[in-house]
Amino acid sequence: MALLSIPLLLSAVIIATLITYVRRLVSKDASVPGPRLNLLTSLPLKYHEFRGQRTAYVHALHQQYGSVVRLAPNEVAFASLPALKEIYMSNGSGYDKTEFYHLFRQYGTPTMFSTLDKQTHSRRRRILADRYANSNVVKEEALHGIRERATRFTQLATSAPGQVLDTYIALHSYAFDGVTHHLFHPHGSNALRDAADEAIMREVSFDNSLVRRLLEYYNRPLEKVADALGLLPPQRSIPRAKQIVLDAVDASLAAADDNRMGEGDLKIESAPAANFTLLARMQDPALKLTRMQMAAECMDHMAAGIETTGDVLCWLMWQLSLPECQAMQERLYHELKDSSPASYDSLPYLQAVLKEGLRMFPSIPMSLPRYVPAGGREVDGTWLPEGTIVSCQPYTMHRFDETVFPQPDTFNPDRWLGTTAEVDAEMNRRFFAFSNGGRGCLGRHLAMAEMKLLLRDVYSQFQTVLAETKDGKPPADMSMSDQIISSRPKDQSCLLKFIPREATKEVV
Ligand code: HEM
Repeated sequence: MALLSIPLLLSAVIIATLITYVRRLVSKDASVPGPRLNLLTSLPLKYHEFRGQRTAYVHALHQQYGSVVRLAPNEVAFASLPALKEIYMSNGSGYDKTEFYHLFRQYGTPTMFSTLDKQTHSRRRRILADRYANSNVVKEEALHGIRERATRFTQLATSAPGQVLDTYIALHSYAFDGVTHHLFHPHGSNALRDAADEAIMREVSFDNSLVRRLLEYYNRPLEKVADALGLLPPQRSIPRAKQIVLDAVDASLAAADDNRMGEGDLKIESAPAANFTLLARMQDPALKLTRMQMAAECMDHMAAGIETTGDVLCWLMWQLSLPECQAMQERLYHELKDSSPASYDSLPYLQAVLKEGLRMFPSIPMSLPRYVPAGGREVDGTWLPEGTIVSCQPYTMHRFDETVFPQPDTFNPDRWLGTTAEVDAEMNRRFFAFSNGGRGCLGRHLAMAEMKLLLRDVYSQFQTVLAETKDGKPPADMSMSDQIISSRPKDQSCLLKFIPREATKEVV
């Protein structure tokens, strides 16, 4: 009986699979361009994701098939302006996020970033947005902390042996210190000077859980089996990072209670978070946020602020350090050397260099997945049923239309200068490094301020070049290694030599 039922079962599975395939082949959206196999299975996409090469795979498909391409039976990618507007900006914040974002819950608690539906998300965003408005970011107390950290970075470069600095590490420490300053000063980190705080940054940045987390998303039971068989790298474990956030929240909550009872003292460890910080905003009793909600939100923004800012700066400084970009450094130096720290936001060449860095090396280069809403939608002329996962990826948006971005793989800050207003507008509309619409990057003003202040301090005082290695090999592999949503330089190391400007005449 049992033997009879096995062939029966197998036949039933085969027939059901065939029916599914035939349905897909005759479905209304079957004509979306792309490899035929992708209409039947998501395996090719997953293969590239698990190897950390999703961005490059999707980009290659766009180059082969055009601005709309089938990634999987239920997933389609776009590389056009009308699609970007529809998916991310229609009705303010575009289509809803997919369950992929549940991977970003912190302490098991949902955050603004990991919230899927628009209503819940926009309530939280309305509360937090003013802390990231440019008017708050440029407040003296807020900016002072960032400037101080930029100075620490250049001091580190000056004191490094042979003035060769692992810029990847130092920039991630800078980003960590900068973002925690904005989240909960005076309880922010000091990773540029303190090895214990640097270890926290390393815990977050050297995470190696891509495969495990992808399995968790796609197939929880399989993850459990693979785990039991010892086939997976260790769980993502960031205990010290979690602790620094909880400590800050607890210290600030306790200080607020003491103040209410008239028992406040002036010690830093028991001071409330400064007014300009995110934590101070969340502590408003009217908002009724719990301790864990505050911690989860801070943890999320901390993670968002370390990798992104650190990686963009690292790629950009690497690029500028190449021999062919030395003339750009020279131009930057001449713009910066006589500028005041206050003018960091109004320097045209600095702006162009940074924008070009973000165009070529967006630290979140890959698809930002969203669901087609109920009833289905036509996206840039392609009709898709509800529940289809759609996306654009910054890496491709910044390269695909070569009439707007000629020679897209060439680093050329000048493309942002001296063009016509029309070309400028076309480039800006496609600029997607911070995403767009109501779910776009909340921290972009903070990130821009951090990056400009750092670049200003470095390139007004130093020339940077690639550090020489003993065997004459390139000092680091800077190719993209995709993680869950961000990408990082493969080697997670970037050795640059910092030559003080007064010494450059002898060295160059
Ligand atoms: C170069 C630096 C940065 C880049 C390229 C960047 C990029 C992005 C992108 C592309 C998104 C949208 C992601 C998606 O929809 O899946 C995003 C969202 C977000 N970013 Fe950034 N980011 C940067 C720095 C920061 C910093 C410094 C912070 C804050 C401390 C921050 C906080 C956030 C938050 C809270 C969201 C979620 C917004 C929401 O869901 O409404 N980011 N960022």
